[in-house]
Amino acid sequence: MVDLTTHPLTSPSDSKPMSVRPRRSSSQTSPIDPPMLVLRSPRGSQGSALDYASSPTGGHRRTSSQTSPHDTSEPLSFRNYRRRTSSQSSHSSVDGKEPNSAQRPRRMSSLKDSFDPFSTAEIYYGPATDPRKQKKSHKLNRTRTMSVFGNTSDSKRFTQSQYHLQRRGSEDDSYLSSKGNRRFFIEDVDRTLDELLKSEDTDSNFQITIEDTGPKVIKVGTANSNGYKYVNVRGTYMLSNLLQELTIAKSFGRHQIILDEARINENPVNRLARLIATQFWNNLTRRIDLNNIGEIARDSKVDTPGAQNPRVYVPYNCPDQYEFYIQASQMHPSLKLEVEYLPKNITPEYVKSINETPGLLALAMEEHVNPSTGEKTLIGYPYAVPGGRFNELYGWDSYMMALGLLENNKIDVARGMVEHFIFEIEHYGKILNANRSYYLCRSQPPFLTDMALQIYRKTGGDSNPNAVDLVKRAFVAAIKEYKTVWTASPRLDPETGLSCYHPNGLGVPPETEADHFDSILVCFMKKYNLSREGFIEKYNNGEIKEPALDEFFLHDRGVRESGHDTTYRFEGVCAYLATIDLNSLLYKYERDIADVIEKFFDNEYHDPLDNSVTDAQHWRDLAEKRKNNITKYMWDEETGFFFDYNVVARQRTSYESATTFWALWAGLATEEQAKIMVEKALPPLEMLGGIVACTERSRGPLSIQRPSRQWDYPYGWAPHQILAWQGLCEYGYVAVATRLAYRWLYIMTKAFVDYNGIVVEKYDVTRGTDPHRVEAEYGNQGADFKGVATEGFGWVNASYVLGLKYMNNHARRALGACIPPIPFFQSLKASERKLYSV
Ligand SMILES: OC[C@H]1O[C@H](O[C@H]2O[C@H](CO)[C@@H](O)[C@H](O)[C@H]2O)[C@H](O)[C@@H](O)[C@@H]1O
Ligand SMILES: [Ca+2]
Repeated sequence: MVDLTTHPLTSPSDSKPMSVRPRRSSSQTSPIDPPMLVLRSPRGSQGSALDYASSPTGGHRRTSSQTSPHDTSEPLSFRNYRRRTSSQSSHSSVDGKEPNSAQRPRRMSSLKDSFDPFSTAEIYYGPATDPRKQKKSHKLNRTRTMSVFGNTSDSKRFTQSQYHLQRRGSEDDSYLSSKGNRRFFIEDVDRTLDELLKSEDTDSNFQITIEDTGPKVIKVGTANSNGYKYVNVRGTYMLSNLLQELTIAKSFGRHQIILDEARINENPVNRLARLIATQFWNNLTRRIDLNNIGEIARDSKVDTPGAQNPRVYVPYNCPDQYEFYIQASQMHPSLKLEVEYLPKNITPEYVKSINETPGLLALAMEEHVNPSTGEKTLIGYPYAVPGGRFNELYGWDSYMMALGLLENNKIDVARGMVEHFIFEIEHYGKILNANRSYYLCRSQPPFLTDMALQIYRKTGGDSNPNAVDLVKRAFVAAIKEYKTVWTASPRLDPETGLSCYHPNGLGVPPETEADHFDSILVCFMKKYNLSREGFIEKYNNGEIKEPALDEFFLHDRGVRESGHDTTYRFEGVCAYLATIDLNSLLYKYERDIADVIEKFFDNEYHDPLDNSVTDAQHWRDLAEKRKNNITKYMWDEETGFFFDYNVVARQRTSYESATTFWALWAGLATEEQAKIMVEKALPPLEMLGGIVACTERSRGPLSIQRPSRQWDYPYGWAPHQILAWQGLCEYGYVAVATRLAYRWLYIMTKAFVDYNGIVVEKYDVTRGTDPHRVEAEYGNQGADFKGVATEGFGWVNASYVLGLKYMNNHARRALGACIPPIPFFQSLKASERKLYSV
């Protein structure tokens, strides 16, 4: 039967972890808890503005040099005095009753209390909150012009005091004493942005990070005083949030804003989770229509002259889609959209022949009737792209994103991606690496069965006929994919019954960065006395024949199909490896197909493809056989790893990869194997920031000839974390999963706080500072933004949402305060340590 239970920690509708008691220790607070907050020294320090000093016993002390983000640089006693007197004189009456309106300072009443400080940017910066659009009677009556001034530290300000005094009133005491309703008035968004960057973005990258050496403080007018009085905004985190909010406000065309302080000193965990749920997914979502195809077809990866115009390739038997794209190109001639049919038989030769003229591949569309005109048109199902340079629908990224999307109730997008996969299997013969022409020959790690089941569960299961319909159609497609892609030649190894990543294809992959293959090609370039481009051209068109290179690129295509592009685990050998990754996923397919045939096909599946009739037992037998072969060929009890098996050399390999945990995710390991894995395989893979892609000893030494590869040590990837957490939970190791999740969320949060809200494709999980800095291959994706990160990175967004499900309130607060894993674990009471298995 289909297992309708979900994650052992939570039910689908319950986002709170079970069996973890929320608790707030006296030593841990959120970053918005002033007593525990410290201001980092601008440079040279290892962390963020929100940092703790750890006592040897793991407790956290505030040092004398540490201040709160609202610190006004006044002696504490003076500040307390002013707070006391100001609250007595203005904000509340002595007996605690609200003052009458005549006692209150003048306020912008129309904007006063109506907006949630954490509402979406569309609302927060929409017309309703625009001071310029308020009724005349509510318009501000201001006398000064600067919303920010004094771009210097307090230590320097007296040299400019004359200038400041002409332009701004005194520090706003009433602001400091008011609670819960603190707002800034930014009179000139553009100018404030300029001044903020000029003062604080000292390395001129349009981000405010711990590497900038500015004064780390600016003055901002308060809304209470209509901007006349000011307060200081301090520290990297708040200043960078100010930069982000101003950038967003500007993008909404706003010239003036009222900004809640709560929005820029929001607990980072809440802020990141909120941004993912309300902004990042939306910005990563695509839905093809007649007007946006130019933007959606855009591709920054290939730069040939033939790639200058956007282009769409349509399957030979989709005339409606062909018409649709022709209509789009005629409606927008300036786009120069080119539309081409694909041939019925898509061969490697054909795919190579269009490498210079790449294009987007058509995806599934539905009919849409305009309610007012009755006119019919097509519209694409929505899908999410990974982000950065990856502006198309990917295979396994989509599965990982779907998990996060479902958690954030973006069900249509997850469902749309299943529709696209069904379409891809039907029209392209496989779930593609991604929907670009140069990916036509290869697939990616298969997750369709689980993806469809997750959506089925989330959308009401049996009680929803559409959910049942989708799951049935998805499984028909998955069975075809299983038979024709994964267990057919050349991917199937008949001897072991196991499968390899072994796509066909020809030539050098055009989507990689220009110098990616230099370490391999340089000797051939010398041999033929050709430039890189010259050699690649002649090699690709067959004028130069180099069997050794053919062999290299056969494996390179396998590497890219594996999703692990690239790693020394696979280089020069991938197509011959029955990997633990792929065979775990196929075991899961077999189990899922058995369950679905039993439940939805009356235990009798008639396959039009080969006229076979199979029942659940048939698929369970296949799964059992695969499990036995995996154990026989891959399991190494001594090290606790499932290793890949080289089907040509007939040898088990010894490369220690994080994908060993996929055996747990798929449920194929025994309890005993799981125990050994946790004891032996996990320790060498567990780093500061979670699970690393492979061990350092397996990766081996690096050099100029042997550069760093992004799927190797010291990098950690979201899909590895997600599958390891889930796999460990399957076997009852919830506490170990929770510990690993804390680590991963810690580095994500730390980078987010220290580096202007950054969320990247992968992290260096060995680094406490700048873990987002990855120099391997095409570098990191998600880091290249000005002012504000708007999309994060797909599967990393998902990992944050999913990882938070393991965190109780105590852990969330610790994460919000960027408490590193070891001090956090050490600070736990003995009774709580078991929640993390420490
Ligand atoms: O362009 C170089 C390679 O980029 C892709 O691989 C990486 O990004 C993908 C999207 O996030 C991800 O699925 C993959 O695991 C990453 O290594 C692409 O998939 C490769 O085929 C491509 O050559
Ligand atoms: Ca900067």
